[in-house]
Amino acid sequence: MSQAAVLERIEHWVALGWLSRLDHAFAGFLLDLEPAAADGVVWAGALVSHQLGRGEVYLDLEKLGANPGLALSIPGDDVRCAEDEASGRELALFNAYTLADWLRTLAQSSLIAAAEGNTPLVLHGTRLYLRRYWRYQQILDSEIGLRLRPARDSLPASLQASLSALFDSGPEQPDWQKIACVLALRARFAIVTGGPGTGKTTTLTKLLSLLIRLAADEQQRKLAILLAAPTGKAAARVSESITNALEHLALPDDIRRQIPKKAATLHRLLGSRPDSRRFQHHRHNPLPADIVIVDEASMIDLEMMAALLDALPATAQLILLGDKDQLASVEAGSVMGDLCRGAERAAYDPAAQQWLSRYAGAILPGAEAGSAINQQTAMLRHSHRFGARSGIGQLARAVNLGDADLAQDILADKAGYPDLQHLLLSDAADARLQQLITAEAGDAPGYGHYRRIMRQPPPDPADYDRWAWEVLQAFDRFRLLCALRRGDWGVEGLNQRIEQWLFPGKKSALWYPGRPVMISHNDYNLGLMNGDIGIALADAGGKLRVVFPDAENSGGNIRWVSPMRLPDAETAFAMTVHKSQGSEFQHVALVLPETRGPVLTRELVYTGITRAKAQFTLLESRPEVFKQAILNSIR
Ligand SMILES: Nc1ncnc2c1ncn2[C@@H]1O[C@H](COP(=O)(O)OP(=O)(O)OP(=O)(O)O)[C@@H](O)[C@H]1O
Repeated sequence: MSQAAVLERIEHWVALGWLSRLDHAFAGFLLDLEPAAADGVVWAGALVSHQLGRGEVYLDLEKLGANPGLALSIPGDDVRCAEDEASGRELALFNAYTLADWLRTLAQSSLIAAAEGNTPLVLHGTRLYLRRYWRYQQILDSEIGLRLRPARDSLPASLQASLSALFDSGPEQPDWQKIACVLALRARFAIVTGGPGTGKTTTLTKLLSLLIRLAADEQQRKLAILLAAPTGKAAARVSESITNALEHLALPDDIRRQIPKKAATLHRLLGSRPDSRRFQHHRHNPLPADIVIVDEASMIDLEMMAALLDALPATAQLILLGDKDQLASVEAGSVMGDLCRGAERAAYDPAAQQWLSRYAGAILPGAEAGSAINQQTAMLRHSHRFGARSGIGQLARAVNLGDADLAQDILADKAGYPDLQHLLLSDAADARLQQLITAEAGDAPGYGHYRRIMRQPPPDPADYDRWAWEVLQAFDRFRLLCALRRGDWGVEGLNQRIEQWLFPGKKSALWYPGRPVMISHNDYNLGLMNGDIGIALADAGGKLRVVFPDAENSGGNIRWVSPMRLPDAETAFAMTVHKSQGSEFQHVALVLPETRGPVLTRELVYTGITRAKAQFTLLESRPEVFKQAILNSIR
């Protein structure tokens, strides 16, 4: 094919909605660099770019050779290529390429190298990367790899006594929280994964007390410990959880004082710079830390994880906490999911088993040894928040197991689980939806609750900050989560309807008192981050402003920002499940679309359900969609 013909065919795929403009532009860029590039090279470039857009860090040539439609998720999960003749014919373009053909074609191009260099693409085995992402992966592999080596071969007797004091032999056997601590004392990298309420923060607090003691005993020094989370909301939550956990723990004052109570966002920790991808901290200006802890690690994409590892001093320990079963970040790279692969098997090798038996008293059933990362990973399995009678807990478990029938039975068992509700809606204007959204009181409040509080400003202007904080808190009691952005059952359609239900008199004004908004990109000048939520309120002088909780602050501090400075803010009654990660709400209503599609997955439903603390409502417009979503797993 001529150059023009390749680009034309790629253009056709863009017109079909299979590839993006960016993929096409990247193919054009490769041809500019190497005008004689083989068609396969140009296509491979466009497909690497396409995969990145889908959150995949590389193009897997083996999978591409075996089943292009599946490897590329083209034309989309709901119309499998075999079922669609035209799609099948287009994809047959790749029938000519076996894995060996791909590898041979790519190896001949000057645009592709196997390792160091400055080619735009890197071929590593059967994986084709954009160089930037290949570098991130290198940083990840080397920085984690060096921290996986055991840092010590024994623990002092005094520490063993502290371990026994922290973990009395309770009913949870084996005690995964103790196992997590003991593993993290062995090397400078550790992962603690677990569902909601399994005790990740409690475990972290105990672990920090042990690490602080160890440093005092072994090195007679204090540790510099930094605590972070991917978003402001998640940082505020972890700060709150640590403070709560500390209240339940008997610790000497000097140790308690050294445990950090405040988390920063990762951006702030690394020192983000306006208009730059680079951070102030990197390998030549590392973080001043002995230990860095990141909570809600499932939200970290590959680029951010590489930036964090690059900024970590070689001697520092990294501890990641999170729920491996949650949705990954929308950006490329499901780092936590990948690092935790096999974690449920507790696949410890003989050395790790011996360490665990010696210091955690844990004799684990023999499993075939897993990866080096598995040796430093502990999965907490018992939810202390959701007991056996919690519908939310049972439903989340069934969804996570992929047991769609059980999940449906749990939802249907209304008498058994008062914390669950299931509504099959007739259409987008169903009165039951309006009722749910506008509910003011009860166990399952809707947005009527915050609307009532926002309509009662205090008489004294000095109380306006407190009132604004209460409005923000009240708004956070309920959230409507969607799988999609577009359509009647997507964020955009629902936001419009909810505005009409809650504020029917607002006419067409964009800004009105009570409008909740979400920030859609990081604004370093305002100190607002992508995903931050504020509410428009009339201030004490009667002027409309938008009130935000202070970043990373859970203590009631707020600030007022002019709406003029927020031109891109989006209404936030309904938000995507992706955007809700790192937040929890008293009552969550999850609305599923009418048709299944690639975004509707088990991980999305699980993430939606586990945002609910006390009440969960599933809203469906067609009954099978929930079931199909559970059967559709990303992994
Ligand atoms: N071993 C335990 N025994 C009894 N209660 C526990 C234990 N571990 C944790 N809890 C309690 O369970 C609740 C949740 O614990 P924690 O906040 O540590 O969990 P988490 O996994 O961090 O939760 P989240 O889902 O909010 O991240 C807390 O009330 C805590 O006191």
